[in-house]
Amino acid sequence: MFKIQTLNKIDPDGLGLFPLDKYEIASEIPNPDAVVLRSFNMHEMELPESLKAVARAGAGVNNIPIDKCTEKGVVVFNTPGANANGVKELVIAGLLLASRGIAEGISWAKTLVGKGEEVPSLIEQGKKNFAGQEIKGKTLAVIGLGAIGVLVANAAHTLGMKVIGYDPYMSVKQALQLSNQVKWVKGIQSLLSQADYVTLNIPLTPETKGYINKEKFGMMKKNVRILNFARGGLVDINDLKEAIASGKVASYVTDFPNEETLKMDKVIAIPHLGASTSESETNCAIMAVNQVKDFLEDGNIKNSVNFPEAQMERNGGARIIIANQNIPNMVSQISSVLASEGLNIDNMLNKKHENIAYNIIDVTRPEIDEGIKAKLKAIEGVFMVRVIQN
Ligand SMILES: NC(=O)C1=CN([C@@H]2O[C@H](COP(=O)(O)OP(=O)(O)OC[C@H]3O[C@@H](n4cnc5c(N)ncnc54)[C@H](O)[C@@H]3O)[C@@H](O)[C@H]2O)C=CC1
Ligand SMILES: O=C(O)C(=O)COP(=O)(O)O
Repeated sequence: MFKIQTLNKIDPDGLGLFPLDKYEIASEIPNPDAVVLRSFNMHEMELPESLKAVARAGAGVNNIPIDKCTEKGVVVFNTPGANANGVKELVIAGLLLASRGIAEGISWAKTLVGKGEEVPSLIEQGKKNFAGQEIKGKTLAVIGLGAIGVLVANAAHTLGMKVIGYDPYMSVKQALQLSNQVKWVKGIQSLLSQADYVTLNIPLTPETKGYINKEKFGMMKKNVRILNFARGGLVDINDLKEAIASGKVASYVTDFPNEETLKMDKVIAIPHLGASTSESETNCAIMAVNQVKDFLEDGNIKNSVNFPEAQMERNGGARIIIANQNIPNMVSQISSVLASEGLNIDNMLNKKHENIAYNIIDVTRPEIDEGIKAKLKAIEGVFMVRVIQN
């Protein structure tokens, strides 16, 4: 039996893919083989020795201690693109919320409860306080042309906006999906200086923490409107406060409010709803569960953020999974151990990601004893060995 610990509520269409004759699933379970989660913060959590995989049903992995997982040979997965449409749709709503007095107007309209027949005329008198501008013809700067950024850029273009994008690391796949009407800008200064609206669609990492700060506000036009549906930590809140006070920023729409931003004028706070649609939740859960199953049952890796992609058809015999440091002479030491035990390699895959090498080795023997596993583990540089019997 594999044990799966869920740290958030995971969509049942996904969890239901774990067959109950092979998997036990619970929010509290001793010695889990894998953890499936959404935004739960794992940084303070002790990683159990039994843990082999962590699957983030979603995109952002800043809530997971990736380096600690890598050191322990724990494979971390996410579900690229699975919630991108859900976020794109909310970013488009964010563009409109930043442009018109919708949020403020709705709150004000509710205050008229009890005014009886006067309500319609009070509405007509009060609406002048909530007038706004249209997005058509305005310039939107998209920072991060990944799964979400590309969808936002293309959609904003069809709504009549001029769209410019910035992403020094854009993949070929994303580039092919980007409308040729979106202008790709090479420098951040040039991008920000043209923008009426800026949308952040990049991950939060140590490098991007406080990415939008005093210096970047200095590059922007007066009355810029900023959309942050990526992570709160990307914006320096003290610098934002100043930029709002000085009139530089006309509106800040965020899916990640905190105590400070909730108190600030011109801030529209949304309670992290970007991926909270039934479609996104289902897509993410299905993808996460399939990836975990494929890894636990066959050692295959797809969409890991710390291990290489590695997929190989089973041959019917036992499978040995080995993760080691990406240094010379590892494969020959591994094959020497197997040869010394009379094991013939039937098929083998060796893939690399940064300083990690990951091997899938199929042998013809259906079972492998613990002694061989121990010998493989004893090779210097090997940090994870698993044997998958039939
Ligand atoms: N509000 C919500 O519910 C959700 C928020 N997110 C957030 O949005 C982020 C992006 O999600 P996806 O588009 O799915 O991820 P993605 O990985 O497909 O795209 C991220 C893009 O950012 C680019 N990038 C990284 N650093 C950059 C930098 N310094 N400057 C410019 N570009 C940079 C990458 O090259 C990549 O193309 C996630 O990391 C997560 O934090 C994601 C899903 C839901
Ligand atoms: O996928 C992401 O990065 C998200 O922010 C979505 O988070 P959630 O799964 O809605 O808690």
